Formats: sequence, structure tokens, C-alpha cells
Amino acid sequence: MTLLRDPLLNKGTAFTESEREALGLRGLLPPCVLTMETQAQRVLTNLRTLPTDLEKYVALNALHDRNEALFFRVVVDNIDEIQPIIYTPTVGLACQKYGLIFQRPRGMFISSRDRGQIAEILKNWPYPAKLIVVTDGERILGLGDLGANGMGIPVGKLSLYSACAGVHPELCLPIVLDVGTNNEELLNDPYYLGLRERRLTGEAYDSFVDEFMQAARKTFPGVLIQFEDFANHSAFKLLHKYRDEACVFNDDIQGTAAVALAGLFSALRVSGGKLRDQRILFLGAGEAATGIADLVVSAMMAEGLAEAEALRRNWLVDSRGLVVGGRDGLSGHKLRYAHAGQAPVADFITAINALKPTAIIGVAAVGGAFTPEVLKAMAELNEQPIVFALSNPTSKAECSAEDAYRYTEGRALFACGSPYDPVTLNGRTFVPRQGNNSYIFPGVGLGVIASRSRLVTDEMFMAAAHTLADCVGKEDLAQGSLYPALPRIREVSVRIAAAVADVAFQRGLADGPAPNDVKALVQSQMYEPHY
Ligand SMILES: NC(=O)C1=CN([C@@H]2O[C@H](COP(=O)(O)OP(=O)(O)OC[C@H]3O[C@@H](n4cnc5c(N)ncnc54)[C@H](OP(=O)(O)O)[C@@H]3O)[C@@H](O)[C@H]2O)C=CC1
Ligand SMILES: CC(=O)C(=O)O
Ligand SMILES: [Mg+2]
Repeated sequence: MTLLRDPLLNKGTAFTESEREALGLRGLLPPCVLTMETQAQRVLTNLRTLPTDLEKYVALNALHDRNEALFFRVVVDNIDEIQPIIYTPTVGLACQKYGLIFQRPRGMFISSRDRGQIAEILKNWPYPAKLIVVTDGERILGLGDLGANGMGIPVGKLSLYSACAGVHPELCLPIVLDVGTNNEELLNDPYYLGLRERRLTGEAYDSFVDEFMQAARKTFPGVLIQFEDFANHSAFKLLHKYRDEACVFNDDIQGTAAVALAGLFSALRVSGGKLRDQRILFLGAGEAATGIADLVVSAMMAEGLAEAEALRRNWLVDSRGLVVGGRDGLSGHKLRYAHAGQAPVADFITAINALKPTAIIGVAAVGGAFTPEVLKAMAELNEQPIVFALSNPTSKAECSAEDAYRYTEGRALFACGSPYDPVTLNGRTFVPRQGNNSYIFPGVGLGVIASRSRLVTDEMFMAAAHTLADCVGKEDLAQGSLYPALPRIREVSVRIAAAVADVAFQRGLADGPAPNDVKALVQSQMYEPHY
């Protein structure tokens, strides 16, 4: 019975006659033995009868809790259909409703009441974690502070690690640092499962996170820690504090940067331009925007621009207008892009007209901000305007795929953070793909784990960006796709992982000498969901 209740070992109706005999399962299962393929088909049949995506999310979660191999079989074989349910956009709604739909806990909840005992508590985790995705729930997608409900995000990210890059589920540990929430609605929600208190701040917050970091690294030596969906006032600070001493990265800053840069490389293959000649205007000036801009600047410099010239090709608009030199109260992460000699500009469309960008990148979580007027202005300025609407979930997207193509007469080179269906316009069908860090972090994590790298570096994200771009074929570009098809993701992740591991070996960050075949090393560590 224990076996049937352990999701890592359970095969349900697929236990064979001899297994049933040997393991004391006779009588505990209906007599017919099913294949995994039939089980997977049954799961899909049931799933497709469910009326809402949230119900599908709950059903898939229940499967995950029941039979991990079958869950991942279904995800891997139907990634186009399932990813939007276990990841953005549905995971956003699932986080908002986390208390309501809660059935069984997954991952670890470390709350500020556990201060002084975090190392002790982490020992309760029964598996040898090599990969932690941790959030404090303060900026869940573009949905703001969801407190402990943010757990859906580390869970979803780690499911993609296993499905898209074959990181073994046993090595994956989702964690929420519950430091309270300032979300009144949650504080008053009878089903909210986190601490009912306001967020810890200042030194109390810093020392709590530090205790967690030390405890995690001691309990799981060499563990890779991914910071996810922290608010930017914490995200930049934590990344800078730990990146040179621990194996950490921030997905929203660095992972997003790599996927966006890869998308720009693809777009430029279509338009024929060079990155160094682009003028990029970001809507948003936070983690995603400055992360992308920093990597773009490095890539422009690799094409021969001086740093000052490269910086000046990247402009940010935040909630107070264009980021320009001399503006009061700019946070540290914006300063590189606070260019001198530009008069203040209050809104995005005026910034477009003033700066004449070749690309606009939306990462401000302001749904619909790329209005028809914005899109038409970009189409006036450019033969093939680059339009990336990267905010998540779909309700926060700067524009829909349909609007991006319609208001640019089908000339936009478009990518979106959450998925959109193909769009047919004047007889031509466009297949937009997701500019989402989900193309990057699985491969990066696999490469870091396979090489046992001590650190995660920006060079690795640059390598990941180039590798992802190299995976895009002419047939993708011909239909407007700036990324490879999702069903190819495991092959893409292997290539990214090998590129990342190469950097680790070349830079002396890996534990041990480089093998003859890095790709084979990576592949040898991949989890395949089967019995
Ligand atoms: N596709 C992908 O892979 C990823 C997408 N994202 C998405 O990007 C969005 C932002 O994430 P992130 O950068 O981490 O968040 P941050 O909070 O760090 O940044 C948000 C930025 O948006 C700006 N902003 C807010 N309102 C407006 C407005 N009305 N006009 C102009 N700018 C505004 C903020 O301005 P101010 O600085 O003045 O507060 C801030 O600079 C989210 O929706 C997230 O889901 C994030 C990571 C990856
Ligand atoms: C994709 C992602 O990491 C985000 O929207 O925060
Ligand atoms: Mg994120």
C-alpha cells in the first residue's frame, strides 16, 4: 500500500503481474494491467473533458502527487498542450487561488517563525536536492505580492526542469520563504495558507534570507539555487550578494535576458539587421528590462561597439516616464540607462516618437500598453519592427499576437511571454512563440548540475542565448517564429546545457576535468519518464 501512495514509485494500474506478486500488491489493484501509453491516453481524455484550465491544473497536480512518472510522461509528450496549464498563464491563476485549490503540499515552506531553525527544518526534506527554486512571493509573474501562494511558481518551474531538460524530479526542491504578505485580500482570505502578517523588511529580512542561504548550502552541498519572482528591491540585492560565492542565479534577470537576446538574434536574421545598429526601447525598468538590456549591451560590445555607445542604444521607460540622466530618485539598477542630453518624456508613445526605436520590449506588467497607436508608430518607423510583449500572464501582455500583426500589417517580428495561438492575416499564418525564460533555465540548470559548476555566470547566459538562437530554423523564421517549437525543447536544452557546461569547464568552475564529450555527459544525467 505504501508503494501505491508514493508518487515516485507508484505505477498504479501499470504494475505488472510479477511486480504485483513480488510486492504484495495482489488484490490492491483492479486485475487488468495497463501500459503507460494507455494510462497517459486516459489522463488526456479526462483532462480534455474538464471545462476550465484551473480544473486541468488541479487534475494535473493530483496526478503529479499520485504518479510522478506518468505525470512527466504526459507533460513531455504533450508539452504544447500542457505547459500553458502547469506554467504561465494558468499557474498565475493557480497561485491566486492557491489556498482554495490546495490538496497536498509540495515543496517546503520556510516561514519567518522558523528563524534559527532553518537548517534543522531543511533536514526534513527526504531527497538529495541539487536544485532549489525559491521565491518569497512578492512579485509573482505580473500579479504582484501573492505571499506564500507564490509556491505555484517554484513548483511549475521545477516541473519544467524535469520535463524540458530531464533534471531528475528527486533532485528538485521548490521553496517558499514566507516572510508575510502586504496583500490585504490575502490577509483577509479565510483560505490563505501563509503567515497572516505584513512582510518582513530591512535587516530582519536580509538576515532571514541569509540564514536560509547558509542552511540550504550546508544541507545540500553544491546545490544550485534559482531566485524566482522576488520583488526587484530584493532580487538585485540577493543576486549581487551571493553570485560570487554561491551557485545561484536570478531567472527573471538573467534567464529572461538570454531568451530575449536569442529572440533578437532570430528577428535580425529575418530583417537582415545587426544587433549593434538597433535602438531598443523597454517598457519597464525592473529585473527583466535591465537584465535584458545588460546582456544586449554585452552582445553589442561583442559586435564591436564601445560600452557607452551600446548603452545609449538601450532606453527604459518606467512608471514615471523615460529614464533619463538627472531624474531624481532613480534606483541603482536604472543608472546605467539614465542617458544624459535627453529631455524628460512622460509616456511611451512620445518616447517612441522621440527615440525612433527599432525594437520595443514590454516587461512592465501593464496589460495592453502596446496600443494600436504604439504598434502603428513602430510600423511607420520600421519595415520590420521588433515587438516583444513579454509580461505574464496573458492578462498582463502588452499586446496580443493578433494586434501585433494586425496593426503592423503583418510586418512585426513578434514574441510573447505567455502563449498565443497562430494568427492568420490576409492569407498568411503567423506562429508566434514564447519569449519566456522557460527556453533557458532548464538547459542552464542541467548544464550547471552536470558540470557541478561552483557558480553561474553571465557568460553562461550569453552562451545559452546564442545556442537557443542557433536552434531556430529557416522554417521557423518563415512562419514568424523566433524560437524553436516547444516539442523540440529537450533537444534544445541538451544543447544549451552542453554550452553552459563548456563554459564551466573552460573557466575552471566545474568540479573535475572536462570530459571528451560534454553533450554525452549532459545526456547521461537526463531523467526519462518511464517505468
Ligand atoms: N517572458 C519572460 O520570460 C519574463 C517575463 N517577466 C514579466 O515581466 C514583467 C515585469 O517583471 P520584472 O521586471 O521582474 O518586474 P519589476 O517589478 O522588476 O519591473 C517592473 C517595471 O515596470 C515598470 N512599470 C510599472 N508600471 C508602469 C507603467 N504604467 N508604465 C511604465 N512602466 C511601468 C516599473 O516601474 P518603476 O521602476 O517606476 O516601479 C518597473 O520598472 C512581469 O509581468 C513578469 O511576468 C519577467 C521575467 C521573465
Ligand atoms: C516567466 C517569468 O519568470 C515571469 O514572468 O516571472
Ligand atoms: Mg519569474
